[in-house]
Amino acid sequence: MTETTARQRLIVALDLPNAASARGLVASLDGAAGYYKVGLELAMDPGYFDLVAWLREQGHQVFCDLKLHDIPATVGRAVSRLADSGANLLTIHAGQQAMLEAAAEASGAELQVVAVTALTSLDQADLADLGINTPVDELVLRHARRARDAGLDGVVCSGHEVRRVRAALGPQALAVTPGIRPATNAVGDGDQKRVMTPAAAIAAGASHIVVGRPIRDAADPAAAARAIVAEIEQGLAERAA
Ligand SMILES: O=c1ccn([C@@H]2O[C@H](COP(=O)(O)O)[C@@H](O)[C@H]2O)c(=O)[nH]1
Repeated sequence: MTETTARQRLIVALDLPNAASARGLVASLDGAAGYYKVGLELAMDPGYFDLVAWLREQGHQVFCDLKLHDIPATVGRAVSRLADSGANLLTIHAGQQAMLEAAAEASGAELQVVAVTALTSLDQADLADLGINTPVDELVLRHARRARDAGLDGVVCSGHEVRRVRAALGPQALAVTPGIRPATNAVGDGDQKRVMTPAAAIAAGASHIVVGRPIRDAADPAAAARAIVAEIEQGLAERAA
């Protein structure tokens, strides 16, 4: 099996208003990253699927963070269409089991699908507000097991739950971890509640980390991305020790 490098474990969130600015950020990163997330904001641009194709042509991997959530038949059909786009990874919400199974069945051989367990913008008080009184780490673990049982490729969770998720799902599962703040900027940006540094999340077992604003808003995005890759290397070394 080929080893996933530190650079391949960094997914840069292209949270920008249109495909043209997304291409600009990719160019400014100058090869410092090779895996890009195109999410809901970019999906409002008519050039979304051209952007996915362009990123693939450039040799990058593409994560369509569309967080699908609907009845099983609708999600299954949407996943099937998305699988034709060339994207590597897609999110769905950890909705009903039949929906997770429909997504797994429709994904085909190339597209991997992961379930969002509990958004990293939620803390226990937010969950209580939604009528959910299960401790957040137990909720995440429950959804991780449901995703595994449905045949999905893994989950999205925060760094705080990733060790337990990894233990439950085994070494091959994807554990994609947003809410990442570099060691020099480890506080949340208001909306992120369950945050962690790149090194700590990787050491705990994240397969990939997702980083948006700390790179997008940096004075030198390429230098910020390279510093995060160095933190990932540090996390991998801690994991191996
Ligand atoms: O639980 C989740 C799921 C997805 N995201 C997405 O990740 C990035 C994080 O961006 P930052 O600027 O690094 O906070 C963003 O695109 C979210 O939509 C998440 O944060 N949490």
